[in-house]
Amino acid sequence: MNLPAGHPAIPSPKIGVLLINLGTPDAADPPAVKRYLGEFLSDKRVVELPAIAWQPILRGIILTTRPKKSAHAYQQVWREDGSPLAAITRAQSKGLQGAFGEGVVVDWAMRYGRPAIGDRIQAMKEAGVERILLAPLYPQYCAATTATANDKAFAHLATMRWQPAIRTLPPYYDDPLYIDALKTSLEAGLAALDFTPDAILASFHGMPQRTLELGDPYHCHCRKTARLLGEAMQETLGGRELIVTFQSRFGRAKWLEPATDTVLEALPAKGVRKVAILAPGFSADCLETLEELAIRGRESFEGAGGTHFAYLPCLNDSETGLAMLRALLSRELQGWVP
Ligand SMILES: C=CC1=C(C)c2cc3[nH]c(cc4nc(cc5[nH]c(cc1n2)c(C)c5CCC(=O)O)C(CCC(=O)O)=C4C)c(C)c3C=C
Ligand SMILES: [Fe+2]
Ligand SMILES: [Fe+2]
Repeated sequence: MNLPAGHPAIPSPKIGVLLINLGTPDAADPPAVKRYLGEFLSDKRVVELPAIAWQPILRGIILTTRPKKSAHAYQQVWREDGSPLAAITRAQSKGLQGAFGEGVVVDWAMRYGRPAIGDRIQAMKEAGVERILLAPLYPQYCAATTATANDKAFAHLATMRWQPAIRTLPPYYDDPLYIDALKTSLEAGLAALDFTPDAILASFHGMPQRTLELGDPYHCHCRKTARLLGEAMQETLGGRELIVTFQSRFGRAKWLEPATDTVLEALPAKGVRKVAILAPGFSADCLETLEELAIRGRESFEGAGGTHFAYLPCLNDSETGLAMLRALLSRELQGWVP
């Protein structure tokens, strides 16, 4: 194309898929964790309290005490290539590169910390991307996760003169593609164990009970995922229950129950001494699964008399996980991609 002198370059139009997850510190040390928690816990979608009441508590108490404790927890799970959440999301993005045909670029971003959503949208635009599928990788919708990721993307779009067109990945908590992937992964995980669990726990990240009362569908989405997975796994379960629990309680308010740690501590007394636990609400392993479940969960269970404990990994960038993402995302790209 011949452009008049001084006209900005016009690259050939491309499509972008932006995988988004929650965010994680840049390093497993207290200053990096403090920066991350400061951004995360200042999000009004996450802590729904008036800033005038919350910010003094956050700055005066939480950010002076929690970073040291959390940094220690991050150190237990940190990998050579960084935070597990970031490393796995990066691997998912790499694993999907080229999966949707020529002209479709795949990238990843974090809601808090780096790579920032706005920066990645801007980079896509500069590379000639005119249509973006935003993919917050949360199977169950929650305003504190899905909505805030999309909000952040739209806040960046608000600064752009020439915006790309946007689609967002809907929650997929009841999608047969997701339930099948969980089933395949759970069956393989169970088959590889050297014991037969008496019970299987599905632990979802919790949220305040009040959020449910205000109309957030997250709790119902978690329950439905577990019901569908239980139905799909009927044969393997053979009468054993798939127990649903909620983890990672934060703050003093009442959170969704039953709490994962309370259940793990109570099971041995009920005759359940062998458990396997999975975290179907996390698309990538992270602090909350690798430290809270696989390390501290095991300690709680064994401390209460449990004899066998297994944590089964998330879908991550496994073949099963990537095949599911490829299928879910291809569906959302219909009409954009031939
Ligand atoms: C998967 C869904 C998630 C929901 C729902 C969720 C809600 C939620 N979380 C907090 C507070 C914290 N969460 C933290 C870590 C964390 N949370 C999720 C996912 C969900 N959170 C992930 C994937 C992670 C791991 C990040 C990582 O770096 O690996 C933390 C930070 C860690 C710590 O200091 O313990 C806090 C704090 C609230 C208040 C909330 C509900 C509204
Ligand atoms: Fe969280
Ligand atoms: Fe519900």
